[in-house]
Amino acid sequence: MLEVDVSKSFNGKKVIDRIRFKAEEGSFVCILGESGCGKTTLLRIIAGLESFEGTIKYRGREIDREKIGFVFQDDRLIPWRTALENVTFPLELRGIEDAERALKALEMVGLKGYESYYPKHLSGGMRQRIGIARALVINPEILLMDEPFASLDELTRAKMQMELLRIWMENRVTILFVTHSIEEAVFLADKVVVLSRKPSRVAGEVFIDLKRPRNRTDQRFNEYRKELMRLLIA
Ligand SMILES: Nc1ncnc2c1ncn2[C@@H]1O[C@H](COP(=O)(O)OP(=O)(O)OP(=O)(O)O)[C@@H](O)[C@H]1O
Repeated sequence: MLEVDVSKSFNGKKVIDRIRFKAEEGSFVCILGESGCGKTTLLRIIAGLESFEGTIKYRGREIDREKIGFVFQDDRLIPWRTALENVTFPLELRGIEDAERALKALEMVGLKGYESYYPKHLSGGMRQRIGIARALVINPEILLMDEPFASLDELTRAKMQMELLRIWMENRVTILFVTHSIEEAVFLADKVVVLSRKPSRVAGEVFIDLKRPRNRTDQRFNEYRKELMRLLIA
């Protein structure tokens, strides 16, 4: 279990006013909130990139930041490194030389054959796949994803959502996925944690009890959509 209970101020101004939630191991949790409510800050806190007040526990103990993968909104790939070299980068930082592992990660995200391509020669969706491979190559226990598909066109986005579910089912890593899209949250999540406006706290939690793959035109899908909308604008 991942247990989060954090607060955060910037220059004396409260941005996060005690966000508290739990994520079951291996579950897919979406963090839903409007723009500027502190979603990125929350992920940065969990990743150990930001100071905070409170506690974050994984399996009852302080979380090991080495076991966390991060996928950014903009892909943040290193332009002068090939796809493969981008994925080996976090291994190099840990003193591990294992191109085979990086190749496997690229294969898992469907990029076999693109190892030697540079980011500028790949589409937005492919670059995000590299970002996911780079996060997964360290075998993280927790994968933090900050609106990773926000800049993709609708069709690519839908495809990437399906791909991500496949990857998650194969790896069973715990995912915290930040989004401001209600539809994305209902499509992906086991549980949606809805954040209030700034200073943000948890406005509510909704478990999505729908079989996957989910049908966006299904009546129950729509009911979840309405429920989340109600919580968001409350
Ligand atoms: N380093 C910083 N210094 C001061 N204020 C900051 C800093 N980082 C974030 N903030 C403020 O904290 C608030 C939350 O920002 P954050 O980026 O976490 O929101 P968000 O929900 O991720 O937004 P978006 O959906 O637009 O990405 C914003 O008002 C932002 O201006």
